[in-house]
Amino acid sequence: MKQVAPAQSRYQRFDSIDAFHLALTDLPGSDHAAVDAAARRQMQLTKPPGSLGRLEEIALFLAGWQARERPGIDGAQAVIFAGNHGVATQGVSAFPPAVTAQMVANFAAGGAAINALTGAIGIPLRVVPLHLDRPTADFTAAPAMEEEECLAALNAGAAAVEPGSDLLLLGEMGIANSTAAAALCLRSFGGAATDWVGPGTGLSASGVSLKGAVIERAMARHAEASATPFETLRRVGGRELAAIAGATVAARHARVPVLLDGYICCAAIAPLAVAAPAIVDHCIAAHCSAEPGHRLLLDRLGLRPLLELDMRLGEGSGAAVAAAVIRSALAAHNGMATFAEAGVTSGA
Ligand SMILES: Cc1cc2ncn([C@H]3O[C@H](COP(=O)(O)O)[C@@H](O)[C@H]3O)c2cc1C
Ligand SMILES: O=C(O)c1cccnc1
Repeated sequence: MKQVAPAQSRYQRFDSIDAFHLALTDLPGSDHAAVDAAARRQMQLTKPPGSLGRLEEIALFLAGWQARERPGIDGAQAVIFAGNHGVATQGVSAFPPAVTAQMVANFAAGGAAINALTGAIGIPLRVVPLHLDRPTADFTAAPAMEEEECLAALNAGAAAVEPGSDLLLLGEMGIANSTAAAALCLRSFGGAATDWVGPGTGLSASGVSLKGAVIERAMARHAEASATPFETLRRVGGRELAAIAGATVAARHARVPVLLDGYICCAAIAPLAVAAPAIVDHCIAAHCSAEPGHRLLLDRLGLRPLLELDMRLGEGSGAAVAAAVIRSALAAHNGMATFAEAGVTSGA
């Protein structure tokens, strides 16, 4: 078996906006030899070929990104980025912005869903709060972030990627960020505001209509601006969303596979995917959330979700549940006997 040293990435930090965009034009691929070796192994395991369905695909996917025939997730990491949003003042969330910091305290105390779910599968959790005392600007009136702030958020994401990690679970916390997510999707993929807005933490139907009007105003405010990935994240995103984007790009260059959580997490990479559709190649969509725009977003990203459990929480919760499925996929791939080992007759 090939031993891989942790891949040090020259994109562990983006020195400039141009460096970030350059990183998107220069995306490495996975290791085909390792995928082929894993595929040959799958064919020899004591089961009809293909009978473990997507579990087999997962094993091959991880073999490619980890560059080894028998991949593992004993070195997985989960990271939640947290940020606050000026657009919350528009009344677009069922909860007040103070909840973001309160939940960060809850993560630290071990009391949130993500603590229970990562605890259940033994994946360490790190929480990265990004200036919670300084919400972004209300993007219906101004860009959410200054250029330096957005670059710093991208870099906070990139810095959280441990190069030796064998799977990165991404999650977010930020009251009103389902509005920023919808704005990112609308600006990235177009369509109608109503395609992308939903209840988030539990808005009523009239609250969802208001949210749609808010993101339409944001589109009008930023209509003349350039539509690069950086500008979209800066204008209608938020710090935790830019951090997820930065982490996803840095992970790619370190060849760390990424497990994306729900609608909000996936929306953070929408602006990247418009410029560089191959950005999703090292990503698995953990689940399809109940937030209505998620199915359309996954379709636009070209990702097929692993699970569909009507979850609509965020925090990386869907990623943590999906990691348990990935663990099962690898248990079968690495632990089963071959036909020769077990003395079982293989098929024609
Ligand atoms: C107690 C609580 C825990 C959460 N954990 C994640 N979210 C989720 O809800 C927020 C997005 O929804 P909206 O845009 O409607 O504010 C994000 O913080 C997301 O992670 C939570 C929300 C609440 C209230
Ligand atoms: O799917 C998500 O990411 C989501 C949905 C609702 C609220 N928070 C997160």
